[in-house]
Amino acid sequence: MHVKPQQACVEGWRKELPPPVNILANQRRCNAKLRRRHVSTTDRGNQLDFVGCAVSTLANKASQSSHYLDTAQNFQSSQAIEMAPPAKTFTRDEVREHTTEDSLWCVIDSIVYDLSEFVMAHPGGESVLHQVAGQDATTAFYNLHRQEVLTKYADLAIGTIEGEKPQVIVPQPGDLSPVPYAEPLWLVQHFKNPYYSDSHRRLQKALREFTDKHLLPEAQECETTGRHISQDMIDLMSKKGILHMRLGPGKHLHGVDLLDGAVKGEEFDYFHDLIVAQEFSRTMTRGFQDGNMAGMTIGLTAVLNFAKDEAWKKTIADSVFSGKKKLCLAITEAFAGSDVAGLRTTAERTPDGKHFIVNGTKKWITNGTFCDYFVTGVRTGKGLSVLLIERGEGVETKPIKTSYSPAAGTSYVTFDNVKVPVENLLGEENKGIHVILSNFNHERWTMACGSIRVSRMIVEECLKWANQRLVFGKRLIDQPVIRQKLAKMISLVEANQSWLETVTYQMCHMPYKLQAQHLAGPIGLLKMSITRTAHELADEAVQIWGGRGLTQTGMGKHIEMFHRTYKFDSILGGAEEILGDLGVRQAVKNFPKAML
Ligand code: HEM
Repeated sequence: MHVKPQQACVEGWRKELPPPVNILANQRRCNAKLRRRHVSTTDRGNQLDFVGCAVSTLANKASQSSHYLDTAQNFQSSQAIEMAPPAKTFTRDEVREHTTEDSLWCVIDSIVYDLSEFVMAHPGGESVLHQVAGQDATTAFYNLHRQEVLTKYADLAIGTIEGEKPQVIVPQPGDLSPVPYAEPLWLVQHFKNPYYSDSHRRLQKALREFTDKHLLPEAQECETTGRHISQDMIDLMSKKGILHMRLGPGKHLHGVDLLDGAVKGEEFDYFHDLIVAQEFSRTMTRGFQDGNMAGMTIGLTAVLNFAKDEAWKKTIADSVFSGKKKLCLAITEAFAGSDVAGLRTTAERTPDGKHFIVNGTKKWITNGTFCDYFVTGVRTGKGLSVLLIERGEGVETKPIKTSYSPAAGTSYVTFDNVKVPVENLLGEENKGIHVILSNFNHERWTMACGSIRVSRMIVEECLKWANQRLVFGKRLIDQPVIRQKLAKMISLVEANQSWLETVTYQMCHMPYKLQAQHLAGPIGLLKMSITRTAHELADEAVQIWGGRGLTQTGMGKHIEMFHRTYKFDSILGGAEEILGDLGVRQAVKNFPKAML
C-alpha cells in the first residue's frame, strides 16, 4: 500500500539540492564495515550510540555539515544535511530481486534504498528490515520514524522507481506548516487578522528562515549535549539586530539594522516582539531556549531604564548588544523565589561611600554560569536595591542540575565581599523593588508567548502522529477518544493565542503607567492560563504517543521534552498560583465601591 506520509509534507522536494557527493558514499562503505565489526561485540544500547556517532562522523568528513553534528546520538536536523535526488531509476521488479543479506533493498516513498550495509547497524534491529526486503516499506517506515531519519541517512538512497515521483517533501527553511492548527491563525491562508501588518509578516518570514537555517541545528545539538550557545551564534544574532529585538520595543532599536532591513527599529511594536518570542520557541529545545540570552532579555532593561550615567549605560548596553559580554538577572535566592521581598543578599556602603560590599547567594539564575554581568537584587539599609555586579573577585557561579538542558546555564551564584562601585546602582537606593517590578509584565508576557507557541508545536506533533500511526488496524485519529483529546488541545491553544493577542494589542496602545495598573493582573492570569494549558497538553500528548512520549530519541522526542520541561514556565517569572492571585487581587482593587 502506498500512503502519503504526514510527518513530512506536501510536494515538490529536493529541487535545488547539490549533486550526490561520492566521498560520502565511499565513507559510508568504510564505516559500514567498521560498524559490522563493532556491532557484533556490543549490546543494543551501545549500538544505538555508535550508529549515531558513526553517521555523524562520516557526515562531518564529507563536509556536508558543520560542527553541529558531532556527538549527539539522536541529533538530527532536517536542515543540517541536504539530500541529493538519486539520479538512477529502477523498476519495482528489479527492487524485488534484492532480498538477501548481501543485497537488501527496499522502497520508501518511491526512493530505492540499499540497506545491505546498514542492516546490522539499524537501531530497530535486523529482522524488521529483512521482512521488508525487496518491498515497498513506506507505510512501515512512517509508522515508526520521523522524516528527518531519511534526511540523516540520505546516502543510503540509490535511485528512484521509474515513472514515480516522491510524494514527500522535506520542509525547506522558512516554510509555514500546512498542518491544520500548526500555525497561529494570522499565518493561515484565507484567515484575516486585524493585528498584523506587512511589517509583522516580513519579520516573521525573515525570522523563520533564520531560525530554521541557523538556530535550529545549534539549538538541537546544545540541548542534547548541554553545551552553551556558541559565540559565533551570538555574534550572528548581534549582527542581525536580534539581540536588540529580544528586549522589545524601545529607543535601543532606533537606527539598528534588523534582519537586513526586514523591519525598522522605529516601527517595532509588541506584535513584532511576540513574533520574535514565538518563532524562537519553535526549536523545541526548552533548555537552549533559556540559554539563548534569556538573562539579557529580562535583565538589560533595568540598565537601559534605570542607569543614571548615560556614558556608563551606553558602555554596558553596547558590550551586551554586541555579544561581547553576557548579562543575567540575579534576583531569586534559596530564601526567596516568587516572594521577592524576602531577599537576604546584602549590600553595605563602604565608609568612604564609594562602594557597596555585597554578600549573599542567588539560586536558579538563568545563564549565570556564563555571564559577565549580574543585575542583582540586594538588601540595603531600608529596603531593596538593584546593582549591576561584574564577574570578578568574590563572584562564583556553579551550575545547577535541573530537569532541562544545562545549555540554559542555570546557576547558583555566591557573592563573597564583592566590591561594587556605587555608580552601578540601578534606580534609587532602597527603592529597588520598582526596578525589579518594572519588567515583570514584559517578562511574564514573553514567557506566555513562548509557552503557547511550544504548546502549538505539540498540537502539530500530535495531529501528525495521530494521522500516520496505525494501531488496531486503523489510524489513531480514527479513534473518537483520540479526536476528543485533540479537540481539547486545539481549543485551549487557540483560546490562549487569541487572549494573548488581545493583551498584546493593549500593550501597544496603553501608556506604560496605565499598563502597570490595568495589565499586570490580566498578564498574570494569561500566563497562568497558558501554563495550565501546557499541563493539560503534556498529559494528553503522552497518552496519545504512549511510550514514545517518554522516550528522548526517535519519533516522540518533542513530546518527551515538553512533558519533562513544561513546568518551567509555571514557576519562572512568578508561580502560577501567585499570578492567578495577582489577577484576582487586581480585579478586587478595581471593584466598584458600591455593592452591586
Ligand atoms: C532507510 C531505511 C531506514 C532507516 C535509515 C532507519 C533508521 C532507523 C533509526 C535511526 C531508528 C532509531 C529511532 C529513530 O531515530 O527514529 C530506527 C528505529 C526503528 N526502525 Fe528503522 N530505519 C529504516 C527502515 C525501517 C523499516 C523499513 C522498518 C520496519 C519494517 C524499520 C523498523 C524500525 C523499528 C521497529 C525501530 C525501533 C522504533 C522504536 O523504537 O520506536 N526501520 N530506524
